Amino acid sequence: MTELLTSAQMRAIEQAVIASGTVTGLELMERAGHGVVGAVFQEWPTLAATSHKAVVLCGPGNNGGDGFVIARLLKHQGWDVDVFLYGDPDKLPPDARTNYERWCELGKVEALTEDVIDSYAENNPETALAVDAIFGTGLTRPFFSLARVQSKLNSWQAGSFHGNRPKVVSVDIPSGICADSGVYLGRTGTSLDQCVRANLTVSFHRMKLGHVLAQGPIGAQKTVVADIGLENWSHPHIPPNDVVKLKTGHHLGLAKRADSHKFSHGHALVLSGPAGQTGAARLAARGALRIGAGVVTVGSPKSAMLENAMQLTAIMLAEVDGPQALRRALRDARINVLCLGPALGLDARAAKLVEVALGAGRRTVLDADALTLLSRDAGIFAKLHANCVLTPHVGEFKRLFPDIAAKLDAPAATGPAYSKVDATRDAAKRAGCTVLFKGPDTVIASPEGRASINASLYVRSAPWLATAGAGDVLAGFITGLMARGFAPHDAADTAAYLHTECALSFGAGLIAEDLPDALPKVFKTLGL
Ligand SMILES: NC(=O)C1=CN([C@@H]2O[C@H](COP(=O)(O)OP(=O)(O)OC[C@H]3O[C@@H](n4cnc5c(N)ncnc54)[C@H](O)[C@@H]3O)[C@@H](O)[C@H]2O)[C@@H](O)CC1
Ligand SMILES: [K+]
Repeated sequence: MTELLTSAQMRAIEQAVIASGTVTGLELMERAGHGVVGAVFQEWPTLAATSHKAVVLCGPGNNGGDGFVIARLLKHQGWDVDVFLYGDPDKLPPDARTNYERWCELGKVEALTEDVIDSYAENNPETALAVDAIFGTGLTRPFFSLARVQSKLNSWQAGSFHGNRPKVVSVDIPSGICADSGVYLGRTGTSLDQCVRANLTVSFHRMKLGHVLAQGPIGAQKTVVADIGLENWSHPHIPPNDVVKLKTGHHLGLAKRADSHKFSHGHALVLSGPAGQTGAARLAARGALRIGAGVVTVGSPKSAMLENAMQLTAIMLAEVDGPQALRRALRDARINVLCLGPALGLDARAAKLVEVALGAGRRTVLDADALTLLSRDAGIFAKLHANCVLTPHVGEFKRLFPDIAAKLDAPAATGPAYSKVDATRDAAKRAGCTVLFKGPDTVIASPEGRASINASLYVRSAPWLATAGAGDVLAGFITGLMARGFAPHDAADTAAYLHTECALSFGAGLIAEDLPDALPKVFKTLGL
């Protein structure tokens, strides 16, 4: 796990450190500038080898201040550096102003206007590096007045001017992206042309939420984090649940004890749909078994018994034809987790099964059809309890929480914009259980406000996961981990992490069946 901060949390950390007297804001800015230059040279060693030409675009706040430091450092290394400022130098905050003045001893500063990049790119084809230091975590509103600057910077990076393609490095976060939500302020949809798209983004101390949510990763392309010496000051006065965690492969708690037996790892019951609709439940069941549940049973309607029996071996099969049969099956107290949804059906029988399952109060994963049934019947929705996990994709989320989804989709006029983390937290609070909101930026939230993210982004980008049945396997992974004793939130975020790892391990050509079978290799990589 690592932490993802909001702008307010980052500011609180910086202010606490500065107030402690151990470091000044100016020193932090200097470290930030060094961090960016170091990251640039590490990313592109040829830029470190000899001096080149750079253009630094500075904004009106401390992000711009970082830009002036970067300009100075490059100049000291012999680079030819041009600097532009958006805003009034007299209104720069004190540390940025100091670095502006230091730069002015070395070179000039021109005004950054709409047309600047156009003519600059035409006249300076040899520019190797463009530094985007216009806005960072302080962006609070859209800046349409710079829209052309952004789009020209992108065309230049794409080679539109004499084929020259400078590397673009964004300081902290690509200008225009809200650091708390990853949303391009003032814009909706996929109109990203007018927003800075970097080759490299260098953030400080920790990634911000905006680096992994919504359009943030598209703008950032690759995010690295520079250490600016705040390590021992993680989050003073910030309640732990307010800090969103990014799931990593550390401390997953997946090892099994040598003295355990199969029932130490729980018994999961996965309910199957009717004949002709049984594959999804079997995918979930296989996921649950592979991830380590001791026993997994598929509960099948009578009509589908033969169909299921022909395709199950290690997974057990029991006839669970309807709600009465489910009640009977649940007399077995060893069944500690239920999974309902994958191709369960949307008829009255399926609705009744969901109702009975929820009434049992056991750990329960509700996916796919079960989510649709929940969205149709407020009475069933009201039966959700703290041991449940809901796993909606965006369409299911819209059906379950239409008002929350509308708020998330609305164009953001001011920052911090309402984020997917906010939406998932609100949904979890309303449902009274853990919600896993799928996507490349999968957000997991629980009613008490705890939130984590599994990012299938950057080097963990897993486009082959968008395949039929992958969601059923994820539901099975969560089910299996809950059978093993993982609490709902831990089961959901660990399962999401492993799901991505399985896709990455298998690679191109992945289909849902491959996901559970990729687990042994992934476990081995994790040292199990
Ligand atoms: N505070 C510190 O000690 C440090 C800050 N650092 C840098 O400082 C950045 C944050 O600085 P700031 O809080 O000054 O924020 P920014 O530099 O992101 O700039 C925000 C400034 O622009 C204004 N603004 C916001 N939206 C605007 C818009 N659409 N049009 C015009 N003006 C707009 C704001 O009122 C504010 O003055 C970080 O991203 C990071 O790059 C780093 O130097 C590390 C240390
Ligand atoms: K920036």
